Amino acid sequence: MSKTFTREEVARHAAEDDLWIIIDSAVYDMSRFIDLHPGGAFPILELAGKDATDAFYGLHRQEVLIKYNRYKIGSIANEKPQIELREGASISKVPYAESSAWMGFKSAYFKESHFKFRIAVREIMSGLEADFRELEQTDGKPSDELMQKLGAAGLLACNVGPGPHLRGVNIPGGVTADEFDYFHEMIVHEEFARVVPRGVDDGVIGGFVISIPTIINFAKPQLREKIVPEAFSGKKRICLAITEPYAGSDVARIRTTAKLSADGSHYIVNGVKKWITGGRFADYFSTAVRTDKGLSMLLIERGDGVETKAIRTSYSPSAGTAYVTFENAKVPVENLLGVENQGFKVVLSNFNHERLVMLMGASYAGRIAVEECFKWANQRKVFGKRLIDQPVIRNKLADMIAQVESFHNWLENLTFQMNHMDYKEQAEKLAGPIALAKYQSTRMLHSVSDNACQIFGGRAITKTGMGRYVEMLQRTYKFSAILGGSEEIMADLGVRQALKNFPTGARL
Ligand code: HEM
Repeated sequence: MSKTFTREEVARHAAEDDLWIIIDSAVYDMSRFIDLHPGGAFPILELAGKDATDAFYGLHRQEVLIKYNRYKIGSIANEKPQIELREGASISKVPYAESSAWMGFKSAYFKESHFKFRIAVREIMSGLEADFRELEQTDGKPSDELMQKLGAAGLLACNVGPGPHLRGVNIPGGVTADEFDYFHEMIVHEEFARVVPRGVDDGVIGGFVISIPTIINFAKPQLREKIVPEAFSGKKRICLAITEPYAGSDVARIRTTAKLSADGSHYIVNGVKKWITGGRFADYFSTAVRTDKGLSMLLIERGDGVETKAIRTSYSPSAGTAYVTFENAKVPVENLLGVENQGFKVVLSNFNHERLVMLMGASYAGRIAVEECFKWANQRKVFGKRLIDQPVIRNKLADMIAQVESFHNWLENLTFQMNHMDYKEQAEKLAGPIALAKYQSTRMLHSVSDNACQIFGGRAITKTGMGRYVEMLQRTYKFSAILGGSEEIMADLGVRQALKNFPTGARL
């Protein structure tokens, strides 16, 4: 049993070389830590022998206490902690921190298997949180070990929607391939967003999610049977190489060429690609090229004639964003994806899913900001009151909650449509609404991030400590407003799609 002390006993340890403090009824001996304390000795000296709970929580996240638990020497007799130390995998009790089905509200969409699934995924992801965070600090290449852990847990395969590709996959929570639907996939992306910094997420799964469907749906069986298991197990990495320095979102202007060799056995590829997510780490590039009569897609393996260079972005080195050059790269004709000169079909085929994935991550990114701000506003005291006691802060929080909840409810509806439409109907009916939702997702994040920054003040631009999530969000959300179709193109596409069905006779 841990030792107990009275408050009077603690008060007697108030010297620099014998310094105890109380945080939420636990007693810490700071004597050896005071010179190491990142905040300096002064703030702790002021509280020597006293209760430092409010001061501590005004400046630190609770994970600091967990990390430095070794300085805890006991607790105050007959007192119980008032602050819940949240376990990594638990469901948050903070209002709006989870989607409504997890906050005790009725749901038309989520069933038992989704609840089991979330808990299982959250447990796996929480166990890897420290690895993901470390990646953000380094040059960002996810280790083979980390990728293979995700693969073994079934989490890579679960990132690309329901379908026959899930047969034989060990899906978390005992969910079967037949049960798995787009709401399970939503949960995966939410749980990634919860613990994986945005840039790291792109380096780990971003390139994979947008490229592996081109193999699943368009590779010849022999190629598919080799590449898909390698990618699902995390042994090999794959990315999508479409954008070029001069082409941007305008896929029709791609200049990378693929010329068939005289013996017809391979293509010779020449050209450059820019902003290729995960390209720096990739073994395979699902690549858009110009063939003699149009656009084609080729799977190109890293090797002679393929070079990648890091592009320094403001949002994160760990996204593996690359400039890729192909110089007389030899690609076997068997690596053609789909039909020659009909590559547009391959490129377009995954747009709805790719954008849906971005919406799922964005929705949850906004939700985490709500949780961070709610907690911070509750524990931070300024001008003698909590931040939350200021009407202006409550107003900002209200704006954030309303934006996140309304967006998420639209997303649940779209996800439901995905579950109940075949591919053809999805393509016909959902391209417009998903494009508009993508536009809205980053407008929502723009506003949520702006409010969160104002609530967190200077901490919103500090990479460590209290505001680290809000700092990461404001540094990264803009990326989602550009990638996968810029806001402007998405908004325009949404309205043009709607116009196609505009009744000719409609008048005011
Ligand atoms: C168990 C006791 C404590 C531990 C383990 C601890 C540890 C830490 C750590 C790790 C940081 C750096 C956090 C960051 O990255 O921003 C920090 C910062 C700081 N700490 Fe502590 N601390 C403790 C108690 C206290 C107390 C009682 C005070 C008194 C007010 C205090 C005042 C500060 C200040 C002023 C900073 C700088 C915060 C900032 O830059 O915003 N600490 N502390």
